[in-house]
Amino acid sequence: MESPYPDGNYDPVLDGENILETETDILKLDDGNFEPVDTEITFENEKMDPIKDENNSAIGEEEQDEIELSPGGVLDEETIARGLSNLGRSATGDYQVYLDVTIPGFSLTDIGLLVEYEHIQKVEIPYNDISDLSPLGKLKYLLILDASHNNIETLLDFEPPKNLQVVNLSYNKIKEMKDLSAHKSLRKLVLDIMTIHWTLAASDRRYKLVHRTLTASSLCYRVKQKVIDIVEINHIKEAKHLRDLNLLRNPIQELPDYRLSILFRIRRLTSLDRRLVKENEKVAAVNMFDPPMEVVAARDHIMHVVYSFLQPSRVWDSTLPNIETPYPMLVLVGPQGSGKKDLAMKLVDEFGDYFGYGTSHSTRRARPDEVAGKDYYFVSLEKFEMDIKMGQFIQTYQYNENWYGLQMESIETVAREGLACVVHMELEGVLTLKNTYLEPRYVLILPLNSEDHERRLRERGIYTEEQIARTLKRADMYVQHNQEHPGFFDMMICSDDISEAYRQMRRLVMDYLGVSATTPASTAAPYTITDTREATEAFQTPFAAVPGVGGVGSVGGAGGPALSNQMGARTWSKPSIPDSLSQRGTTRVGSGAPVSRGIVEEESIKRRHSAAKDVVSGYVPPLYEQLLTSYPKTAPQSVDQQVGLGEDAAQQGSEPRALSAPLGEQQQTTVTSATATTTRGGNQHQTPRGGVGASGVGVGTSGAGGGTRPLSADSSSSDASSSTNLSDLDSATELQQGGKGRSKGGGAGKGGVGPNNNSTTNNAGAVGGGTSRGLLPTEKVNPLELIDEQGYSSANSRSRAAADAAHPRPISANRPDSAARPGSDRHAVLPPIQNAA
Ligand SMILES: Nc1ncnc2c1ncn2[C@@H]1O[C@H](COP(=O)(O)OP(=O)(O)OP(=O)(O)O)[C@@H](O)[C@H]1O
Repeated sequence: MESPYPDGNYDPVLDGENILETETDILKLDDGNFEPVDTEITFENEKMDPIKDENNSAIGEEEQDEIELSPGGVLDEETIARGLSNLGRSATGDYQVYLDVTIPGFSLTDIGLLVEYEHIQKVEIPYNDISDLSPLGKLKYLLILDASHNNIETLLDFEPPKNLQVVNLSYNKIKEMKDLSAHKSLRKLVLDIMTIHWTLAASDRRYKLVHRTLTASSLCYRVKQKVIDIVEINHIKEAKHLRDLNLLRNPIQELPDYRLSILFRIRRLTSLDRRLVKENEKVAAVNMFDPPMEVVAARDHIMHVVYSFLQPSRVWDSTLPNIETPYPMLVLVGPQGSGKKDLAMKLVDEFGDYFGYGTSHSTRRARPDEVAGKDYYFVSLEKFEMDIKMGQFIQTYQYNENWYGLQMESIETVAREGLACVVHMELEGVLTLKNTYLEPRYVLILPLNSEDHERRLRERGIYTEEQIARTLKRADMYVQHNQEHPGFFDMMICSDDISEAYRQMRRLVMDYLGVSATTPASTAAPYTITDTREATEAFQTPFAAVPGVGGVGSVGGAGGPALSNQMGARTWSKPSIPDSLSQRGTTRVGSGAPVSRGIVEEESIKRRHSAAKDVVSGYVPPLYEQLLTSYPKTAPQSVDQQVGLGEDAAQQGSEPRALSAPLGEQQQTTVTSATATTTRGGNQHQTPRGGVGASGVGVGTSGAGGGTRPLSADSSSSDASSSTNLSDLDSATELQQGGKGRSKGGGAGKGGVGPNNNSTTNNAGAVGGGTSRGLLPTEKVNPLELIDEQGYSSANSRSRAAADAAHPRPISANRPDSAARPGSDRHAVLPPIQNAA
């Protein structure tokens, strides 16, 4: 290569673009403000002293010109001596040394001698024939290197000097990019090609890197050449100071989610493809490729809400919460093998009059000892997916390759019996559940000792090593989550002994129910249960002959202090039940002591009587009634409010709280135009169609109505009933396939009367707009589609539907009591069921 500086007088100014800037603090001596020190200058190496160097002083200028410098391309001392400049202190501060060396255009091939000048901080050796830079690895104080216009084939192929910050390797023969992570201080790498004569075949030229510095602290690349695969980005992602990356006109741009992929891999970028990187893009990138649990749960929730919108009207009235009392539900949370399932089963066995087991669905195979329909509803993946699309689930979660999910129907089945529901699940399931209107109590069940936990898992003999390791890791995750989210769980039971764990939970539940073996009104201890037998006896019921109707052993210990949970966030306090109510369900245990029945039991008894009468009279409910199950509005009070007829409650003397009733006046007004009324056995059943503003359920149902077909206000009950699952599935499918539903069904639908009309319209419209492709959990949702108002493309309205679902408007904006109970400020809270009386 012909050097423009044949005489060796390298002039960086002439070198235009290749000027290396010295904008580092470390190079302050270079800034012209250097003041000579008034001390004797000592040179570490005499050769470095141009005055004492006899060779130098002895040789006159003419003579010097005659000397052949660096013969054969091997760098010699004379050449180095001529190239030294910038007198300063060594990095250690001990010596005065020359800090820079500039040796351009000497056809150098061997720069080995440089190792002897270890204090050099800046090396400029452009326009030579150097292919080996390894000696530079010995220059531990090297800050700046210009080795442009040489024969270097491998990028930075030398031991990384710790502080090397700026490198110019333009006009070399570098073929490949490589991992630069070892060069930790590198902040500027110049790899200009410009008019360089690339001798490589085009196919070999995977990278031609051109550099333009945008900011002093950035290392940036402009890649001109073909970068096809995202993995190639891994080569550059380790560059610590990389801030600006330009991959414009690369085929990689065609990859799906290209921009987010890059931003996820190189999170330090401030600019990509000449566009500044925004914060929300970074968040979206993480949410797409490594979403936090909360995001996964939110998506899960969105999906189920959207699919439930597409289904015909269905009022889950047994689980509708009262204003102050959500449907009572207990969720046992914990890692696999913590015993939560056994605890749930045991609880249901013992307190069958209070609790029913909410059976989840699972795609895993049933084990020999498991009963289908009891342990799980074991279903195929196809069925599971179909149920998702039918809007049946309220949450789903994939664990160890299998899918698990809780259907609303499972909870409702228990609720219809007048029972509180017990379920167990992993943490992720809880995160989804927390997005719903249900407000269960969450009990964390944790193994105390990880060795015992591991042993238990192994003893089961059904888990692989990998699964065991994962479960143990997740146990730690539970601990961490508990620590980082105080109040997330209502209670924690930590034990390796299942009997002990059950004992603890039993005590907790008894308090929850307001029932105890004795009623220590004045004692400080919350319970006097000493052994389980004692408590069990207390629960024996005189109504054992009445199927499913349990008696309550003794009066709730209202005088005893409630058992506060370990997190201190909520208490399992006993309720105050009005006096009149307390009288209503009072009965007697064998001993003759007055006891009471809970409201839940009362309702359960009523329903059973009614059902029994129906059976006896041969009454078979019509199809629509089965579909639109609308039982008397029981909405059982939280169990912590149903019993506990202690002194406190008696003293209240207030009216019974609204329990179960047909819709009250206010609600009737709001649902009039969208309500089909059927009568059965003297009970008036309100079967709201197309959206019930008052109940809030209509938000979902009206979405379905709007999207699938118009349900006129005066739809007869039979008309409403003919809206079978299948026909609606067809409609829903249409919607999913292209949003025909909007025109067919009239967009916003007919429902949504009442205060939530707007939200109904929005939701319906969004859903009607079409979920252009399925929203199954296996699919990834690009979160950016959800924020189209931020200026990102949002081609399909699925995102809008999802966004609407993600941020549901309050069901009743004008409800004055929207913050009446915990959680109501976070979730849309359903209005109360009015008292029948
Ligand atoms: N609907 C659900 N959502 C989320 N997780 C669930 C759900 N149903 C069950 N799980 C949890 O999934 C995990 C795997 O369930 P599986 O029944 O296979 O567990 P297991 O091996 O029997 O262990 P365990 O005794 O802890 O239940 C369990 O921790 C279980 O609690």
